[in-house]
Amino acid sequence: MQALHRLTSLPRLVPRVVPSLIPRAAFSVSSVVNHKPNARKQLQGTGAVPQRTSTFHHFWLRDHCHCDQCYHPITRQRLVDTFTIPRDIQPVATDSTEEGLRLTWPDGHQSLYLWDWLHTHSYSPVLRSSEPLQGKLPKLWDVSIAKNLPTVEFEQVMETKEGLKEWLYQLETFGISFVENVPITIEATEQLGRRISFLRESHYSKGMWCVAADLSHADTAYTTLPLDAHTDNTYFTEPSGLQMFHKLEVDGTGGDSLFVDGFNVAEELKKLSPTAYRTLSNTRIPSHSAGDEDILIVPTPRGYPILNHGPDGQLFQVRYNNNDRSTVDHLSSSQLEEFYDALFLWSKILKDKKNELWNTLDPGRAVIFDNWRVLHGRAAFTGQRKLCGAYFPWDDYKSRARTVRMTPQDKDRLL
Ligand SMILES: C[N+](C)(C)CCCC[C@H](N)C(=O)O
Ligand SMILES: O=C(O)CCC(=O)C(=O)O
Ligand SMILES: [Fe+2]
Repeated sequence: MQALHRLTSLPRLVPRVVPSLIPRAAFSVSSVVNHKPNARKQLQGTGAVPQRTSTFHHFWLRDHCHCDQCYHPITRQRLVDTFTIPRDIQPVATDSTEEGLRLTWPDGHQSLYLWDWLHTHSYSPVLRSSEPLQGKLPKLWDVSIAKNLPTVEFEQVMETKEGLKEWLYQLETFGISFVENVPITIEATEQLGRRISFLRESHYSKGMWCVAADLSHADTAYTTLPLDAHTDNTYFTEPSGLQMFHKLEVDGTGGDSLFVDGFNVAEELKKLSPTAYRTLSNTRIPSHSAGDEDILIVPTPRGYPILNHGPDGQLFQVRYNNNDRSTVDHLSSSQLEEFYDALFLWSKILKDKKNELWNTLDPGRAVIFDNWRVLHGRAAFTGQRKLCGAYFPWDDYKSRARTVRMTPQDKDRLL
C-alpha cells in the first residue's frame, strides 16, 4: 500500500499536505470548498471551514505539469512525453505554498499546481458547476422576445470591443442578434460577419452568398416558396454554427423572416411528452443536399437526431429540416409510428404562434443566429427579393466569444 498524501485545509489560507492512507496512487486535496481568494476571505476565521476532498493521481499530476519544460508557454501544448512517466510515479517532496501545491519528483523535476487550477480541474469529485468554456447558459425565448429584441448597432460592433462583446453575449445567450443600421451593401455585411470569424465556404459560395428566386442553386431557398422553420445544413456532418442574413433588395410582397428558439421548443416538448423528447433524441434522421449537379451531400454517419445531447445530457444542437429529410427506411414499423407521433408533436409546438418571432428584416437590419439552436424560415413572396448572408464555423465563433470575454490568465486556468 503506497503511503499517500492528503491536503487538509486549515482556517489559515493555505491547504497543506498530511500523509494518510488511500488505496490508490493519488493525492487527496481536502481543502476549502473554493480556493478563490474571495472565498478564502469569506471563510477565513469562520472556523467552520467546509471541507471537500479532491483526489488527484500522482501520474495525472506529473502528466499535467505546466512548467515551461512540460507545457509550451506560448502554444499551450504538452511537451512532456506522457509515455515516459512511470505509471507508479510518486513525488519525493511536497510543499503547499501560498500560490499552490509544489511537488518534487524522483528525478528532481519540480511542478507547481496553482490552487485555482487544481480547484477548476478537480475530477474526483468534479467541482465545476458548469463547463466553464461553454459560456453563458442560454436564456430560452418565445415571441415575447419581440418586446426587447437582442439588438446592436453596426457602428458599435465594428468600432468598439464592447459592441463586439455585447453582440457575442446576445448570440451565446439568446442564439440570435439583430444588427441595426448596416450599410445596405454586401461588402459592409461581409465586414460585419468577419468581426466574428472567417466565413465558411460551401457548395453555395466561397464566402458571402446571396439567395433570390432564380434557382441559381437547386434548392427551394432559391424559389418564392414559403419555408417552414428549419436549421440549415442537416446534410453536413457539422452544420454551420452561425448563419447571417441581410436583405439587400426587395420589390414585391411577403418574404418576412421567421425565427424560433429550438431549445425552447425542445423544453416544451420534454414537459409535454418525455417519450416524444426521447424519441427525437434517439432517432437518427437521414438528410441530403442533392439538387445541384455533381452534388450529393449526406452526413457521416448517415443521420443525426433532431435533438442532440452531449455526454453531460445537455442539449447542444437542434438539427431539423423536414424538407431536406431523406427516406426514412431504417426504423421498424413500431419505431416509425413512434417517430411520426413525436415529429408531429415537435412540429405542433414549433408552429405555435407563441413561439414564432417574425421580422420584416428590412434592408439595413442584418440578423445573425446560432444555427445549432435557432430555426429560421420565411413567408412566400412575390417580385424581387435578394437576401445575402454567410455561414460561420461553430468552433471559431465559440472561440471568438470566449476570447473577447476572457483574459489570457483565464485561458491558463481553464486549460
Ligand atoms: C443559405 N443558402 C442560401 C446559402 C443556402 C440555402 C440552402 C438551404 C438548405 N435547404 C439547408 O437547409 O441547408
Ligand atoms: O430566404 C430566406 O429568407 C431564407 C432562406 C433559407 O432558409 C436559407 O437561405 O437558408
Ligand atoms: Fe435555411
